Amino acid sequence: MVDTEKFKGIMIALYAAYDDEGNVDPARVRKLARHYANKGVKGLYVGGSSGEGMLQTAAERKVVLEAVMEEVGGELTVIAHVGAASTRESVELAKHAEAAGADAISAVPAIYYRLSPASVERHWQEMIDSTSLPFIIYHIPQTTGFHLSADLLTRMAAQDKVIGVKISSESTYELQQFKAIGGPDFLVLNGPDEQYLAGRSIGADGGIGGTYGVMPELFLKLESCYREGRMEEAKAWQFKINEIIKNLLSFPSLYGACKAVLKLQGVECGEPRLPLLPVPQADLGRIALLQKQIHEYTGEALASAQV
Ligand SMILES: CC(=O)N[C@H](C=O)[C@@H](O)[C@H](O)[C@H](O)CO
Ligand SMILES: CC(=O)C(=O)O
Repeated sequence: MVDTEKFKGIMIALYAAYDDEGNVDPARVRKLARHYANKGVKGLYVGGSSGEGMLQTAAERKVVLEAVMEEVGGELTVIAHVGAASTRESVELAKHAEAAGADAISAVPAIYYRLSPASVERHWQEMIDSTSLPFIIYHIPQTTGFHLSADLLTRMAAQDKVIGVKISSESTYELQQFKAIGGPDFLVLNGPDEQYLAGRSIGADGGIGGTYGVMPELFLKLESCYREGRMEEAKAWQFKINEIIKNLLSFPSLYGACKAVLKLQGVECGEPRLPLLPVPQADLGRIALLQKQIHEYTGEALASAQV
């Protein structure tokens, strides 16, 4: 049995870090990973949507994961997203993740092709069989077009190595059903950051999110309020978080906005890779205002933690 405790809590979906020419920059990756380790988060999800894994070559993805492991391996839980268009490349990345020392692998079902459940099952199975690492399914139907059925989840969850699912669909009912299928020891990790508290309340063990990275303190605060049963306070933090998310989503790309905010927080990780758009010059004033708001809320969260 895999000990799943280390996967429960706030897991940051790590942004890609590039140099000023747009090349993967291991020094910046390490700095970003360190930034989060110092904030006390549980772990990092590397090479997923936020990590732009699908926009990078396999060689680049390996460099990123190695940099993360060198910096925070053994200190934070590291989940390597190894999903790629072909099973062959996914397996190559899975084996690399094991050699690099990652705590688990994870993969989306499909990239580009509309796949049948049998196809996806085979795809995931090849990755699972290629290493001894635990596997976390990544269910994100709005980008992959693949809807994980109760039937397929039941078969997957029956395997010891399949320890959980990250669910990014917006249905909290589906989240609860996934938990019911997997059972109490099966991890369910919340995807939509806007409803972290709802996901948590209905059965999620924690979450992996793309906006946690610009406001980790707020998610840590929300999580601790939830754990301590202070639901009204937790709700108030979720609402503050949602003001920020709504604002982040008003820019040409979420990741461009997140990286521009992070830069103002002192962590440079370049612009996202096209076709993900950077923040236009004309919008930088709005980014500064957004960072000011995050800074204020973070200050409140930290102050109340000391009481
Ligand atoms: C669809 C999508 O990318 N979902 C992400 C992870 O699951 C979330 O972290 C969102 O980025 C976030 O909730 C903002 O909408
Ligand atoms: C958002 C998320 O979890 C990801 O970057 O894959």
